[in-house]
Amino acid sequence: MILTVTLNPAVDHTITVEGDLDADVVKRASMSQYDPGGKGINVSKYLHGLGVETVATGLTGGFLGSYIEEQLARQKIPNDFVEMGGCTRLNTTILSDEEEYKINQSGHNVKKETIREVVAKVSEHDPEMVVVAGSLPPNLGPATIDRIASAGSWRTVVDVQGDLLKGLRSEYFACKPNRRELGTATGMPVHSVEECVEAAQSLREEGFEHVVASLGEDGALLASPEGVYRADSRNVEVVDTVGAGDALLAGVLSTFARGQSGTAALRMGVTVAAEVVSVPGTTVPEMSGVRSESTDVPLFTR
Ligand SMILES: Nc1ncnc2c1ncn2[C@@H]1O[C@H](COP(=O)(O)OP(=O)(O)O)[C@@H](O)[C@H]1O
Ligand SMILES: O=P(O)(O)OC[C@H]1O[C@](O)(COP(=O)(O)O)[C@@H](O)[C@@H]1O
Repeated sequence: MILTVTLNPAVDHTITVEGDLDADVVKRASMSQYDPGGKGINVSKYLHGLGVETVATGLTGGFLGSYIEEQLARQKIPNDFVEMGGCTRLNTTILSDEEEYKINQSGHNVKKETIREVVAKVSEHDPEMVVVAGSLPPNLGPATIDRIASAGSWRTVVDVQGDLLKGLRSEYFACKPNRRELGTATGMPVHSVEECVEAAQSLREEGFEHVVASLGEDGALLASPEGVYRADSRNVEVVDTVGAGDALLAGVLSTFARGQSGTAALRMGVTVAAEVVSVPGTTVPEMSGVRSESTDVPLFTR
């Protein structure tokens, strides 16, 4: 079972407006949607959609925390959160004709005992793999993630901001930086795909067995013990890119969980990500065709 840990979840509010935003002009939304979100929660949503056993844990609180739990229960996604003692965040994405604006709230400080409860909760579920994903509450740092990673015999995967990635000291099965995070974590240039390959290789030397680097429209690459592979992104009509990285990671991990190769995992990752960028917000798209579609994705060996 893959357990996801979201220490700073969010309700994602996605708003669509006609035309572009102007200061001092009231815009009427043509679409508005609320999704339970935060990176680990999204990974659980997509894993569930792919038929992989998962449980979502982490911290929730207040009316937005209750909304997340209710929605996950409605979608039959197993979840078991710890009360955080504050209110869960609201993150807003505004889609205008030309632009995508994102405002993420920072979240609230949490107490030390609360983190102890999270570590105990992770152990209780006895997962094979733990995914720690998303930003942290403001008073927490990389040591909290190392603590979760080293509290049991599970393989740990991280999808966290570049500065946090740089501060991790434990051993990790995988990390999923996007291009900016790859640059921040390594201090290396990441303008060209070749530079991203170099940076991903250097992260492997820092204790990440697999580095899945997502490069937005340029697709993704996997640096692994077997080699380095790259896949282009799929050519689809993009509605918005909220949840794209989480979808890529879920696709990759669902394939590893089935004991398949890194190359199959990368192909599946870009296929699931393409489905998710084609629907608004972090809605879980219909995924029955993704396994067969993914076999067509061309791979480049670096
Ligand atoms: N414009 C796009 N068209 C098709 N696929 C995309 C597009 N943008 C992102 N993706 C897919 O989503 C994945 C994750 O996107 P990225 O923006 O790198 O992640 P994050 O959301 O973590 O910043 C990419 O590796 C790619 O497969
Ligand atoms: O914890 P952070 O870094 O603020 O990110 C949280 C946001 O990221 C998301 O998980 C989307 O992530 P990606 O677009 O990177 O896949 C949203 O659901 C959520 O609002």
